[in-house]
Amino acid sequence: MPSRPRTDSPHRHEGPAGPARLDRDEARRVWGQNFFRSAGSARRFARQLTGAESAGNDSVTVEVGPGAGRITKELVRDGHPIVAVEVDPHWADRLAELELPNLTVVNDDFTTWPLPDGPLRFIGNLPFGTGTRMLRRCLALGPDRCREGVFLLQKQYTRKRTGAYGGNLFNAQWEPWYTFRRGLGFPRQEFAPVPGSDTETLLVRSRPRPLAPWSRHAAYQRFVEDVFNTSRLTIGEAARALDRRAGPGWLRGARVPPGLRVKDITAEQWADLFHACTPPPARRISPQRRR
Ligand SMILES: C[S@@+](CC[C@H](N)C(=O)[O-])C[C@H]1O[C@@H](n2cnc3c(N)ncnc32)[C@H](O)[C@@H]1O
Repeated sequence: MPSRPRTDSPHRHEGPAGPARLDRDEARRVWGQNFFRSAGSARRFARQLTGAESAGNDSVTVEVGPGAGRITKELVRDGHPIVAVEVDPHWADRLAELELPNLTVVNDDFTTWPLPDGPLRFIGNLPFGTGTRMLRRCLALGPDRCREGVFLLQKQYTRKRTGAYGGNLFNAQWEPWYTFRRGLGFPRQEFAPVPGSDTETLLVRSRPRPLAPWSRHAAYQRFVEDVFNTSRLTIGEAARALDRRAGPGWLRGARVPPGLRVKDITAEQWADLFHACTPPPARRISPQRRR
């Protein structure tokens, strides 16, 4: 990782979603540019990222959408290498010109930019429009690579991700590998221009002991989706809808009461249901051992 700051433009995309130059008003709208007004608030936000030691010393920190660099300036203070990925060439250039130590500025779209190898920590005041897509991209790396995420998002969205309205498909699909907690909130007046809603930090951590193997995450997520897609209130009804004969059997195997509402199933119960419903593929016995 070069220590000199630079603007790196490995890709140029067509259209407004890529790092084309837009006029300032359009850029603010298209790329959700609501910047922290004060260094103090940016500092409080940045300090929610834990020390490198708990995320693994070998991890690289990626800042998503640094804009004018208020958060970036706080992050470079701990001397850890930072890669800041900014879609807007105007702000990527301005940030590179500051020549901050240990900073690499990349002018690219975070949703398609090829991520560095190895374990990563993510931080960003995410644009409202594409924040969910960015979050998914980080989670999809798996818990060995995505060690931590500190994301500023719309307050309602963070509340949803942290269980304020009960369980939901998104959380059930990711919670075997990650925990989601609420961090600091920042009212809309803390940003310029003022956005339409208040914000709150979503703190994501990879679980040191996942509830299911990451190698089976696709099957796990399909299973959870199938249950939600039945649109039944309780797991017992959902199980019967999915498989009339096997349903009650796997509920008993997972020791989950049939009357439990799907939205009240805990991360641990989802994992037990999955393991009871879809046991790992049987190990092949070689012809020699069969004899
Ligand atoms: C809410 S602003 C935050 C700016 C700055 N970090 C702050 O807090 O003051 C979101 C930033 O993400 C950038 N951005 C939007 N879409 C992006 C994308 N797809 N890839 C990388 N950066 C993006 C915007 O240009 C903007 O700088």
